[in-house]
Amino acid sequence: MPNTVPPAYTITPPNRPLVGRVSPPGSKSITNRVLLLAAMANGTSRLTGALKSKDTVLMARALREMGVTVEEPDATSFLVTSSGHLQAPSGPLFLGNAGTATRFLTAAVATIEGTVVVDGDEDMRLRPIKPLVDALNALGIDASSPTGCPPVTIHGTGRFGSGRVEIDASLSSQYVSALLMAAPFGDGPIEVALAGKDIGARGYVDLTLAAMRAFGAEVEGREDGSWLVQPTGYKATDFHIEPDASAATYLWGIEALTGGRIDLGVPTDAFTQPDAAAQAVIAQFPDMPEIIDGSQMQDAVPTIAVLAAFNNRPVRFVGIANLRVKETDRIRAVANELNRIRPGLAREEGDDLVVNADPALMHAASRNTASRIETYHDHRIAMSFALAGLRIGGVTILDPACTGKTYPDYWEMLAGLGVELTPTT
Ligand SMILES: O=C(O)C1=C[C@@H](OP(=O)(O)O)[C@@H](O)[C@H](O)C1
Ligand SMILES: C=C(OP(=O)(O)O)C(=O)O
Repeated sequence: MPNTVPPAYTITPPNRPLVGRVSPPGSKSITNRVLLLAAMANGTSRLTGALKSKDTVLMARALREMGVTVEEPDATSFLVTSSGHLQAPSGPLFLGNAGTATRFLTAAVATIEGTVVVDGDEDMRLRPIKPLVDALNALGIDASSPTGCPPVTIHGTGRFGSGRVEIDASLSSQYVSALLMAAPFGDGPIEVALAGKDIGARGYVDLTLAAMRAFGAEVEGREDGSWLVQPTGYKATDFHIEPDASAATYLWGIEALTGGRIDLGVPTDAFTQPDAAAQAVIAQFPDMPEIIDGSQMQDAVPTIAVLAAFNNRPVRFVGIANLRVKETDRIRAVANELNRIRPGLAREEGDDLVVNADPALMHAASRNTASRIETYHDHRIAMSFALAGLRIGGVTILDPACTGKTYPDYWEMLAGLGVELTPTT
């Protein structure tokens, strides 16, 4: 393996079951939640099992820019020391294409007395944030995003408002998590309610509640589906972060496609993240169901969609409209790239993705047609299409470095299992 990631990797199908022990990296979702909560707690919090990747490095850097001390005693720990209040940074916060960091901080910086600009890269600047800005406005906070996407300018007064606020979370559950995590800084109790019923994967809100409670917040889910948060602030604490369930889906995919066995070092039922539900679907490969509802395991959909290309029957993915506003339009990206592997393999139907299974692809290792997979700056497109290369000859993944968003060691992991990766241009 070269030290720097090349412009592309061509994958040689291993033609044998892949077996080994692989610990997935720490959860991105939980790492970015507890980094923020520790930064809003007075004292020192030790976070272990953490993910160190582009998304969490951007979060940690933004917190440092707001006066928080974030030390890194080892490769999987953060030591966060804070006064309990974020301070105004001297310039805009740049958060790349980290949805969690961008959304969570947009609400959190409203607790600062001063002006903060929350911004991201060109892809993040296409990802909607208006529903969150509208909810902040409803709490009396002066926030604006002229395009409805980042950058967002927040003129904080140090007060987070109080009372009931409704939020449209149909595009992203992260808006709800963002409001909830800032709400302990309210002038009084804050009730967060959904405008409408739709919310992406609800399990991410449960992750938020669990993390908030660990840092001393009082938050209760109410019968009408809203959440009530008391104005307690946070208390510093030590927190162990579980492995990333979305990262685990690639390992389950490797097992399914190669008939192998990978010891993740953690039982599936120990995960609290929504994507762990993908394991039960992947376990049915090559007889995965004809209709798969991806709404509660959204980040696992690209993984399962690539597996579906090898399934014994076609698969329609429903409940995935949100995938159009992730790092890229994942419905389009997956359809495009499956069709690059074999024309007619997938199609979009409205916001559904239909994958026309072709079990013969399980025997395409000696194929020498080149499939150069575009990855659209999207780690999950790169990681899921690499799975196709385990069975099909000629698969080349462009811009493999994009996995650094959540899984910097992805290619080392594959090589460690014995997969031959040839650096190409
Ligand atoms: O809260 C979280 O940690 C996440 C929520 C999901 O996003 P949306 O809520 O935008 O669907 C998920 O896709 C993302 O990777 C992480
Ligand atoms: C959608 C994702 O990330 P985020 O929204 O946190 O940028 C993801 O990791 O698949």
